[in-house]
Amino acid sequence: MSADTPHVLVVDDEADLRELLVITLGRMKLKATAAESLGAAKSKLESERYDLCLTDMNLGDGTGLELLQHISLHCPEMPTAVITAYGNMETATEAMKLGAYDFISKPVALDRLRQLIEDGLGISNSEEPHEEEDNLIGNGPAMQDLKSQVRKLARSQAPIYISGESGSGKERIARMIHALGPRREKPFVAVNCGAIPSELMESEFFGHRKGAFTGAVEDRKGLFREADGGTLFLDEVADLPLHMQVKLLRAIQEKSVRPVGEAREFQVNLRILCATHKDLASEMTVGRFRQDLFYRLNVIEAHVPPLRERKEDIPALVDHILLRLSNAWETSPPKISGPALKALCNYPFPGNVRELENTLERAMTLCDGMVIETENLHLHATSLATGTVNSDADNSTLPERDAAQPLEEFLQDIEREEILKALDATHWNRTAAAKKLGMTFRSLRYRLKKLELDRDDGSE
Ligand SMILES: Nc1ncnc2c1ncn2[C@@H]1O[C@H](COP(=O)(O)OP(=O)(O)OP(=O)(O)O)[C@@H](O)[C@H]1O
Repeated sequence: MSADTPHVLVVDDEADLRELLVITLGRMKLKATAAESLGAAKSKLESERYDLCLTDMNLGDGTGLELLQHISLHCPEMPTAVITAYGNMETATEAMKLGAYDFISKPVALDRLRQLIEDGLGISNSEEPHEEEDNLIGNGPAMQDLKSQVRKLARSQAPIYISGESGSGKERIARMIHALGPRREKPFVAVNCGAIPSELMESEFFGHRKGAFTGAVEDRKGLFREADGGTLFLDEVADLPLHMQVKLLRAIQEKSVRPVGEAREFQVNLRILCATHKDLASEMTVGRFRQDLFYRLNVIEAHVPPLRERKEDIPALVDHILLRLSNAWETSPPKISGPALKALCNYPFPGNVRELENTLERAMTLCDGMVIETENLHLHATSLATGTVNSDADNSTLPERDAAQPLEEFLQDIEREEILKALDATHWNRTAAAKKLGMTFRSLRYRLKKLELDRDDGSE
């Protein structure tokens, strides 16, 4: 073995399993050293540098969790995976919170073990910024913290729940976690759970066989299998209906899916990231989100702060967006006047970075081509048009809820009214209305159906 052969530390108090692990690692042409207890592992870590550690939970004189704590203090750059008792998700979750990049349950399946080791050794441990991060604009303290968290999360296989307001950059963060991690060469598949009609969900997620139902004219793989080996990003996960939450939980637990109309199950190996602008914990409290799925998805939370809490990033974002737009329009980027930039920095941006993008796109159309002035920004009008009104002053415009009316119904009334306003303003052009509401066409169509507003007049 050469000097750069990766060196793996195996920690287990069971001699048989220890031996099996050492043999498997040797077959993978890796150097393996075994320790039979927590104390032995600590002293080995003191005297030698390892590229990876694989530890059992029971170590005789301590636990794998204690070893993880020790590692996070003394050698945080070493990827560590844990071996857990079959079905013990609680320990696996705890271990990932303490920094384990992944877990494997007993009885140890050798294929899965090899994959786990390969994933671990493929992890880049550098704390150095990566060029992918150039895609995440902003260098203020909040963004720097987030980037450093993302670098750490990228190494782990733990499911991550990305919270943050609409348009704040949750999907961008999910893409970065994928791009910096060991699965970066494999697909990143993003799905907006709120935009899929309920009756098509199962086949969208798990696929179907040709002829499984009317309209199933050919086999379909489904999103889980499309993302196999890579990452599946479930956006607006709070919008999943309860029956689908059960199926999703099962697929995640079993790591396998069964397409509609198919007798076989297919194994899948993917990392799940999810996001929603809603408060997932309170969705769970009111019974709209399953507790077991919540704990399965929300092993670690990454929060994207709203733009108004990181105003220092606005100038860099403005330059970046203007450059991107002018490249797309094949023009040279306009300048922005001092007062206009100041107005942007003082504006609360209820629609976050997406609203900033829309504001600048409109301003570029309205300005003289050379300089964007404050009046080209239409800041107040933008805030009204997005419908995402969060500032205290604006809250007073909300209608009062009748104490007897359920919250859900009340919110639907508001949703209905906003959608109708946008449809009226666009003469029922649903593409334009969706744009005005900051949602996709599919999402609007889905909501129209839900609110029974769809006029089947054949338009579009
Ligand atoms: N830090 C950033 N640097 C550059 N562009 C950004 C950044 N954050 C967000 N954006 C851009 O802003 C827009 C909205 O971001 P994104 O779709 O990631 O938000 P989101 O929080 O997932 O939104 P939603 O809740 O509506 O799904 C995208 O066009 C994205 O490219």
